[in-house]
Amino acid sequence: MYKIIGLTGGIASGKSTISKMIEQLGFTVLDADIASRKVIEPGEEAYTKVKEAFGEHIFNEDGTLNRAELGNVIFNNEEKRLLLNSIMHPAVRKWMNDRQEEAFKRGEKVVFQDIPLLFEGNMQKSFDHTILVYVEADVQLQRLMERNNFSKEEALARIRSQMPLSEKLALADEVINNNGTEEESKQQLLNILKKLELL
Ligand SMILES: CC(C)(COP(=O)(O)OP(=O)(O)OC[C@H]1O[C@@H](n2cnc3c(N)ncnc32)[C@H](O)[C@@H]1O)[C@@H](O)C(=O)NCCC(=O)NCCS
Ligand SMILES: Nc1ncnc2c1ncn2[C@@H]1O[C@H](COP(=O)(O)OP(=O)(O)OP(=O)(O)O)[C@@H](O)[C@H]1O
Repeated sequence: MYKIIGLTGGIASGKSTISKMIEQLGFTVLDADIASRKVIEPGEEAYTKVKEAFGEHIFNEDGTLNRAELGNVIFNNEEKRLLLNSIMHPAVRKWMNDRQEEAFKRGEKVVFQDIPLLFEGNMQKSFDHTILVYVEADVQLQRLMERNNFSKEEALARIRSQMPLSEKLALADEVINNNGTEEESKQQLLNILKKLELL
């Protein structure tokens, strides 16, 4: 039987950190943030649609997407964020599902999908299990400001565009509390994978 595991969290909660650990154990992890970069390369369908919807100013001179500029627009304007989501998310889902098919055809039995907005998109039914990478709100804010060099306002605008992690706790099948060290989180991950009989 094939298994699909959803890995989720919030911005800067530690999904990529946990994803790397999962990959080191030999599993395939498909990353929705990588997908969202692929589907907006020049020539792709979403590229044309985003250009029509948002205009030339969110693109660099070489034609690539100016991610900081588009981020400034959508994290401060809910209507525009939902418009971008409506263009991007179907393309991201297709990219992820195509890669998942390839993995299963290669003979893999388990695929992880790292999707920040899994619960916002009410996608939990598409997964055999969901794992939430959780951190306290103050840790999330601190790590996001440090990693991206954001002001408090910039970081909060991004955090507030997502469902609070405290609400995601009630929706997840399994939780990794990533407030502590990476080693502590790794131990929790191993326990979950053993419980799910994936190790
Ligand atoms: C706005 C964009 C250009 C900003 O790019 P940037 O390189 O600064 O950020 P990156 O893509 O690495 O995303 C970082 C994090 O921001 C959060 N985030 C991104 N998009 C959204 C969104 N639409 N709503 C809420 N949070 C979001 C996620 O937690 C994500 O992990 C980019 O995030 C984007 O294209 N977003 C729309 C697609 C999307 O929803 N992606 C999220 C996963 S499907
Ligand atoms: N247990 C930990 N202890 C200290 N720092 C951590 C820990 N886990 C992650 N970090 C740091 O916190 C930041 C956010 O982690 P990471 O990039 O893995 O989050 P993410 O959920 O993938 O973020 P995003 O969705 O925004 O890309 C990074 O700078 C990472 O190095």
